[in-house]
Amino acid sequence: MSALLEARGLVKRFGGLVATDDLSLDVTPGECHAVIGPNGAGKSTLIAQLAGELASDAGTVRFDGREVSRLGMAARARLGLVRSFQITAVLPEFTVVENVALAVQARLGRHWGFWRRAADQPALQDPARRLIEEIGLGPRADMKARTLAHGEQRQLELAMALATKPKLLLLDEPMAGMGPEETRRMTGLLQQLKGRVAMLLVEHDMDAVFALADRVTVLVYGRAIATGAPAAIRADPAVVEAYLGTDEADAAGTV
Ligand SMILES: Nc1ncnc2c1ncn2[C@@H]1O[C@H](COP(=O)(O)OP(=O)(O)OP(=O)(O)O)[C@@H](O)[C@H]1O
Repeated sequence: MSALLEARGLVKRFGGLVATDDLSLDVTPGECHAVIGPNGAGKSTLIAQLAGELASDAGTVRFDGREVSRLGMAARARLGLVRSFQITAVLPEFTVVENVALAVQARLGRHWGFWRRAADQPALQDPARRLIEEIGLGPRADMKARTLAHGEQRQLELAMALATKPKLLLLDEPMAGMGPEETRRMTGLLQQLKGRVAMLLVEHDMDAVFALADRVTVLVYGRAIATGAPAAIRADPAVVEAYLGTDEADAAGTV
């Protein structure tokens, strides 16, 4: 199957530090491709380069058959390459449904004056409410976003990203800061989305990664040391040495 996303030879330097180093990676349509690796391996930098948030020092990104390397974040999002999480797009004083309605509005490219009035339009509210139900926030639809628990805020961000009808969602640590129950709920939600939208998932929670990913790429010092099916990655001695085998060291705070 031809790739939806093709990153080739990506490099990002911060002064003398090479955060991503000749990094190449594909995501096929509908695939959940996880990127794992130790702290500082370059995972967030890669996401920012793919989203168009950080300009690359070298390399190209093709998305859905187009070269997008020189496009900014908004232009890539319009093509369906959308980043969720670690963004502060949620408006805390707006309700859940208003926030999602505004994301629907952004997709439709409509400008109906003030945001609040725009968010009241049925053409925006109806798809917003459907998405909120789907994402499991139905009972919270008319509550202000600031009153949501942490995990629910993350669900809202996911609903807002989905409102833009992405082809590929870039997910940077969706489970960060979540307790076990919230993590399970978010994993279940992402499982529901699998196949409908492709995902590039950066996540430290290995249970979530191995439950969700079709393929896993392992980054170490900005380089991809392995890409493969989850079972092959788990069994790869170089990966175990570089990352998966570091639980004890992690617990000791040495990584
Ligand atoms: N804006 C920046 N300026 C300077 N150095 C940066 C910047 N952003 C990232 N770095 C450095 O680049 C390297 C890669 O960082 P990055 O955040 O991409 O790693 P990561 O794999 O996402 O780590 P983590 O798992 O801890 O989130 C790190 O050494 C980091 O300190």
